[in-house]
Amino acid sequence: MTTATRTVRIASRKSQLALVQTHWVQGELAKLYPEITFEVDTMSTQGDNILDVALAKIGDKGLFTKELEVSMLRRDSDLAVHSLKDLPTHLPEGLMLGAITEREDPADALVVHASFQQYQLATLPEGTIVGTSSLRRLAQLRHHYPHLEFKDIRGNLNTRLAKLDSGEFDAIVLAVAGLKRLGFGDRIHEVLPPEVSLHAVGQGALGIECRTEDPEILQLIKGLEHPPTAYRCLAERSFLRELEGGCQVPIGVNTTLTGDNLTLTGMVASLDGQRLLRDSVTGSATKAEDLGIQLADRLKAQGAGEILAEIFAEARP
Ligand SMILES: NCc1[nH]cc(CCC(=O)O)c1CC(=O)O
Repeated sequence: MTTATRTVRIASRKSQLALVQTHWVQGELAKLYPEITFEVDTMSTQGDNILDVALAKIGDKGLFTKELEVSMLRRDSDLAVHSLKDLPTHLPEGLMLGAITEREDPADALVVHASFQQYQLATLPEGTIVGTSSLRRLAQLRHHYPHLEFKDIRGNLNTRLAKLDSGEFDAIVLAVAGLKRLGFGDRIHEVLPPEVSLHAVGQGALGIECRTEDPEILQLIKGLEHPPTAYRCLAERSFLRELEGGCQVPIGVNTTLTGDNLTLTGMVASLDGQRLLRDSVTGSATKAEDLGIQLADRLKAQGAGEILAEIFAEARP
């Protein structure tokens, strides 16, 4: 008497953070569906291979997701786990965002060199060298702290922390979520409040992508969905989609959910931080995507379209 066990294959990037996240999803799925075997297939993406070019210069059209998507469309794998903020708002035909998991703290964090322990972001002296690879963080920090000096930093979390500790930077800004997931929570010197840094769309949450025509897999992964996180992230993603921005534009958000009341705050800034538009909308969580569109329309009416057009013109000569 043999029972053929069903095997479901999960596609993942190879980075340490991706593997921690994918193994968490694998473990949760295995708990929910003990009769199924969940296997992880790792692959490199374009974004993992291009390390010497500033992320902002190489665009964002699925840099960290494409290879995983091809694998699903070929049926080599059945689902893919992404940091939701790396998942474009437009997905390839035949694929969908099947589930959004419970969010870690979505805020940004300041991590400092040992010789800067006595400072907070607001007291860093003139000329302090701050590393960030994100235009969103750059524009907001320049806006609030124009006396600081900003330098691009690339590489995975370990590499970035090593560059900080070696003295190449005085401070760096990273996502709280990534630091905590990799066990570097004790390196967080200060969590940046939303007044200073609105986080990236989807930051801190995982997005699980699957084939549109695969209701069985969709139903499995829906078991990991965290509805409050999903409402918030759907509003954030709708805002970004309506602004036609990718992950490498100075667009930031914050969401709060109290009962059914969803508040979405968003901002669009110029790269020099001189112009920074910010507004909020509130409504029912069941209308999350409408809220994103409403907020995008409000910011467009204040000139967001012009700011973004300038940035795109600079990025694609
Ligand atoms: N841009 C890279 C990236 N993609 C996901 C995370 C971790 C945070 C998250 O899950 O949102 C990070 C690192 C960072 O922004 O510091």
